[in-house]
Amino acid sequence: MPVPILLVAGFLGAGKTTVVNHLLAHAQGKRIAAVVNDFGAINIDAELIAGASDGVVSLSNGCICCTLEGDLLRTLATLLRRDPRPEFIVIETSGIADPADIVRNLMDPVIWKEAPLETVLCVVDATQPVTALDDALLRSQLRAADVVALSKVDLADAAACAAIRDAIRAVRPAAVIVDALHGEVPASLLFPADLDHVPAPRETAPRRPATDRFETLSWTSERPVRLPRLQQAIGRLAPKLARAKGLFETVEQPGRLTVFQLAGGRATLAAGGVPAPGVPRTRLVFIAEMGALSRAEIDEIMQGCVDG
Ligand SMILES: Nc1nc2c(ncn2[C@@H]2O[C@H](COP(=O)(O)OP(=O)(O)OP(=O)(O)O)[C@@H](O)[C@H]2O)c(=O)[nH]1
Repeated sequence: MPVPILLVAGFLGAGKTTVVNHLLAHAQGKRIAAVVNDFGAINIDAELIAGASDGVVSLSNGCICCTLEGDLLRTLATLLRRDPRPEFIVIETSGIADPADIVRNLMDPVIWKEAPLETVLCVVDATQPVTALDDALLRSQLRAADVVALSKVDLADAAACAAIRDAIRAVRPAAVIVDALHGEVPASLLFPADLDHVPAPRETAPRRPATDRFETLSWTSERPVRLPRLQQAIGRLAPKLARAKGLFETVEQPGRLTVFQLAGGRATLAAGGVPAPGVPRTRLVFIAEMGALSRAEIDEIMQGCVDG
């Protein structure tokens, strides 16, 4: 029985992990394996994904649309050898991935026979200005999509949501567009009802030249951070960041992790689990346009969060 693949794409911080988590939390007993790719050295997403009944495989330190494309195919082959086999595979791309390149790789005849690509879902942040869709990468992500999930509709007014829906339709008229409040996308749009159904191969566009537009800088520490200082540090770094996320322990709340997210200029903190042995207590990933931020600047600003 072929194992359908769902490919989840979307720009940095759009809400991909939130959609994947919602899907896994409502899997209704289906065996779903998740493959997640953060292009930085630390794969925070894998930790933020809960409830994958068939496990989470994390691919980090590269992008599965380019440097890690061989790793993706090998990972899929390994998943397909599992006994019992997963019933579905969800692949969450990094926010800088061009899904067209991944689609081309997934059409590898061996993988396609066993695990055909069923749906490409693109998550789009409803709070960003319509002009964000002029970006070549976002347009490429949209052009590959069968379904577009509009995230963060709770944070945007109706007129802004309508404008962004129109802009999405202009780029990708064939896609089904749905609102995805806190990641809620109907599973019926993503997975086939008939498991014998084999999707048709897709048209693939030629590979675009790779451009190193973003870089990730990680910062880890064995020591807990002081929360007010961390908030100040994030305030200093935020104007230069395209995205940041991570987990940390605070001096104020020892033994508990806090999840930090900075996406679309909004910073949030949420309760995480407990620190795992052998893993640094503070792990933060900063993503910025190339050259916008230096290692020395991060080290200097972040060190102040744990000192004295
Ligand atoms: N208010 C609100 N916040 C949301 C919604 N969807 C996602 N978020 C928040 O947006 C932030 C980024 O969401 P993620 O799901 O981590 O985004 P992502 O696309 O996986 O991010 P990267 O993998 O780093 O590119 C998190 O703080 C989420 O809680 C939503 O519908 N409403």
